[in-house]
Amino acid sequence: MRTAYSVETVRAAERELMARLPEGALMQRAAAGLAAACADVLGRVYGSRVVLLVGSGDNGGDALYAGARLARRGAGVRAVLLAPGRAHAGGLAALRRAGGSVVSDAGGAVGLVEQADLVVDGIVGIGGKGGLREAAVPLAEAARRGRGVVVAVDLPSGVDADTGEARGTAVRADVTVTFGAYKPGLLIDPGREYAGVVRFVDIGLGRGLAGGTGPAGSPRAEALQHADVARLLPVPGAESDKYRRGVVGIAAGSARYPGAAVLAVGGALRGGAGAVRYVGPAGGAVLARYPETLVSERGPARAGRVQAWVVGPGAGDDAATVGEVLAADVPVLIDADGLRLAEVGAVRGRGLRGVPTLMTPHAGEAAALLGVEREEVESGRLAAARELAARYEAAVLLKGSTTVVAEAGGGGAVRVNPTGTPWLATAGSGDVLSGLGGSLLAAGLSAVDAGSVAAYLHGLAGRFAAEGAPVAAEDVAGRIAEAWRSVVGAGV
Ligand SMILES: NC(=O)C1=CN([C@@H]2O[C@H](COP(=O)(O)OP(=O)(O)OC[C@H]3O[C@@H](n4cnc5c(N)ncnc54)[C@H](O)[C@@H]3O)[C@@H](O)[C@H]2O)[C@@H](O)CC1
Ligand SMILES: Nc1ncnc2c1ncn2[C@@H]1O[C@H](COP(=O)(O)OP(=O)(O)O)[C@@H](O)[C@H]1O
Ligand SMILES: [K+]
Repeated sequence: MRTAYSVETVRAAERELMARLPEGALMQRAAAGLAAACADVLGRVYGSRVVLLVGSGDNGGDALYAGARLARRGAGVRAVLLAPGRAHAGGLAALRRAGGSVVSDAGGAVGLVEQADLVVDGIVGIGGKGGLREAAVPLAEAARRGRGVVVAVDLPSGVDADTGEARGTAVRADVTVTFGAYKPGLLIDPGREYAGVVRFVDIGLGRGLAGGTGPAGSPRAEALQHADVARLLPVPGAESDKYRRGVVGIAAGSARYPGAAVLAVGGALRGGAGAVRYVGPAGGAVLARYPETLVSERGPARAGRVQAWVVGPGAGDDAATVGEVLAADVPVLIDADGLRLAEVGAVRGRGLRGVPTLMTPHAGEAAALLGVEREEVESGRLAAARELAARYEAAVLLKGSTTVVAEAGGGGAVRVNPTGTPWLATAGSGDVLSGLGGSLLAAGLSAVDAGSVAAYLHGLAGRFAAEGAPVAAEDVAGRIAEAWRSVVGAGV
């Protein structure tokens, strides 16, 4: 599991550690890790041209000390000071001693940045507020157009460490070298995209973070990795039969949108449940594509036992079916039209009785439920998911460029999905995801685990299906088994 901590928590852990170490020791650890990463991306340090973008804080200090290390190894290092009177004094002296030079006219440094082999972004780190200041914007743009590699110190300047928001221009890094702990902004778009490849440097904060108490001390965000997903995937044992593996009910589709039912069933069949039961008006279309489906003509309440329901994809205005499903005492995944038709009280009541519900809106649906503009959800995905999870007392999976999953009530760490591709933004791929998630719920995963594992597999399947070209939702469903195999690491 990759865990990310808030700025407040990281600062507290740093304070605790600094109190026990000689002055400056922590920055030296950071600078050593940063210089090593820079040397790796340069390949050959001797004779290379390195430009440091240096702000007024400790982030700039890290860059200066790392620059000094590179200069001692023969690089030509020039530091562009964005706030000349306030740059880190010790770092500046170290750079000069090592033979590096200083450029105080930031405005005149654009050409230097464009020509550098390596640009080190030490403008701001976790102390950054708002977007990049005006003076830094032309330099960030030059770094982006330039020929060199861009390495961001701790996080790309201009990205909000806690949310991943980028107001205005932000530095676009090829590599980000982050210290002590991941920050949520490195896992969530757009920050994740600005960060490039993230390299973690351990500066010894572990104890401070683990020892933290209360919400400030616990991780704010976490991202599953292959091994975590492999542990969560349901695997049938010798004693299993189709009912013990779990039956998932799909109440989806309408005369107008039969395809949503087919796609949701397609996702569900690949998700680990032993059987898929379908109720709704698209039974013919479902059977034509998936003859293994158990199709019922009756409503959800009389269709036979299931261990979880999926309701909503392509459901049109069928509020009665949504109400019937929500009355069931098994886990329910609510998607698409179902989100609009589900009464807050009915969903909350389930949560308060301890019956899991997982809601899977995209940003537009989440905005409608919250009564805000879509942009507000897009720019604050963590907060929006938490808010919905609190209002509905249900787990919430918010789809989009970074899919996030908040637990019922909205507390705890939000799961951030690390897989996926923008090619998944294709009609019907959300229906596949809902079927897959429902199947995992029926197989016994908790709402948060089912949602985050479904998003993980769906994202991988999307990448396998796309390989750089457009995909249809059916293609994504067809590659789920391959995604599953790649996670468990065996071809069996
Ligand atoms: N505290 C520690 O123990 C360690 C901190 N480290 C580094 O220190 C960084 C944090 O340092 P600071 O607390 O000094 O903060 P930063 O260096 O991130 O930024 C603070 C400075 O930037 C200015 N600033 C704020 N927003 C700005 C903006 N939008 N544009 C331009 N300037 C802006 C502020 O006026 C302030 O002077 C971390 O990100 C990390 O790189 C590392 O050396 C590891 C150890
Ligand atoms: N820019 C993007 N990058 C990655 N994944 C995306 C992006 N946009 C959408 N997706 C994913 O594509 C799927 C689309 O689902 P949804 O919006 O419900 O569409 P539909 O209702 O047509 O099925 C979701 O899994 C979502 O996370
Ligand atoms: K930075």
